[in-house]
Amino acid sequence: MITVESLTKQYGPFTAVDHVSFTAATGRVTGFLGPNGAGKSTTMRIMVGLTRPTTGQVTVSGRDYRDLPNPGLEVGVLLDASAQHAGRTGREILAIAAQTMGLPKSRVAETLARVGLTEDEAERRVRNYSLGMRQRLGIATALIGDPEVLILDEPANGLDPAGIRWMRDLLRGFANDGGTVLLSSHLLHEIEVIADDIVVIGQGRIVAQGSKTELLAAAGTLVRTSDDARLARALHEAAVVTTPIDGGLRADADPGLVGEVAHRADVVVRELRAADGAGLEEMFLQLTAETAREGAAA
Ligand SMILES: Nc1ncnc2c1ncn2[C@@H]1O[C@H](COP(=O)(O)OP(=O)(O)OP(=O)(O)O)[C@@H](O)[C@H]1O
Repeated sequence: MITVESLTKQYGPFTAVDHVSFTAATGRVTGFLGPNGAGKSTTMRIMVGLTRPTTGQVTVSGRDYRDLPNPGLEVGVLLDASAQHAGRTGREILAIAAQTMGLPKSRVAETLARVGLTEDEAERRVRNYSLGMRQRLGIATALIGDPEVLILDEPANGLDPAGIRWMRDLLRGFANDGGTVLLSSHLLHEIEVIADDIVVIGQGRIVAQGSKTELLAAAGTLVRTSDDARLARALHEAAVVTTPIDGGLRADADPGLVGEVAHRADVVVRELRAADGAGLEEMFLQLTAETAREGAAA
């Protein structure tokens, strides 16, 4: 379990992380979602003792990361997959990690197999690795100490669709075995397919958090009808907020209520469904609009 309590980081007058509090629970995959520059990496660097917070604190399994005697055995960390020594082979990098943590050499081959790097790939120098191979090696370094907690910054970066599915299965298995996973991304879809819980950050502040199911339910209902304007009026009278979307409406209510109101208003329903991903994406863009560069430019 990871507990973040009122974490704040200031760089001079600029507040990169602003009173951030959340928990990444045991047995669950928590997605840390936010646009570029929102403060995800800064929060994660503070978690693993690389950056000092201005105020607030983080505990991993109840302790400060810097107090862990052999941190790699308790927390697997991947912050920047491109930061690995380019002149070493994948196998050498894992062998050094194993040695530093006091692990048997056999762990290297086991971990290579676990992340799907072949013997041949393990002998190549990292400078010749593809981005996806670097990510796998980074995840291998995080996993080699068999930790209970994983902290991964943009781990899906550079993975192809099969790689993303592989990572999802790996992290799901890790959480199902009682592990804690915190992973960041600026891509909503990645988080949506992998995470159980989602924490959304924008401009250094937490703007939403909860289980994926709760957040998706809050995303409302998509409806397309014979007369959207009429349905929008009827929903408004029923105190339901609607937003026009491409060829229909998004309503802040569950599909059952929207269907009933449409029936009473005599409009023909052509499509009615939980907004799910589309709703979450809209919510994400709204919640983080102030921080998005595109939003600022507009
Ligand atoms: N050492 C530093 N000095 C000054 N400002 C910094 C420093 N490190 C980070 N920042 C600023 O803090 C803010 C948050 O950066 P951070 O890297 O945490 O964002 P992020 O959410 O990880 O973004 P991305 O998705 O682009 O990686 C940014 O505005 C960044 O410029």
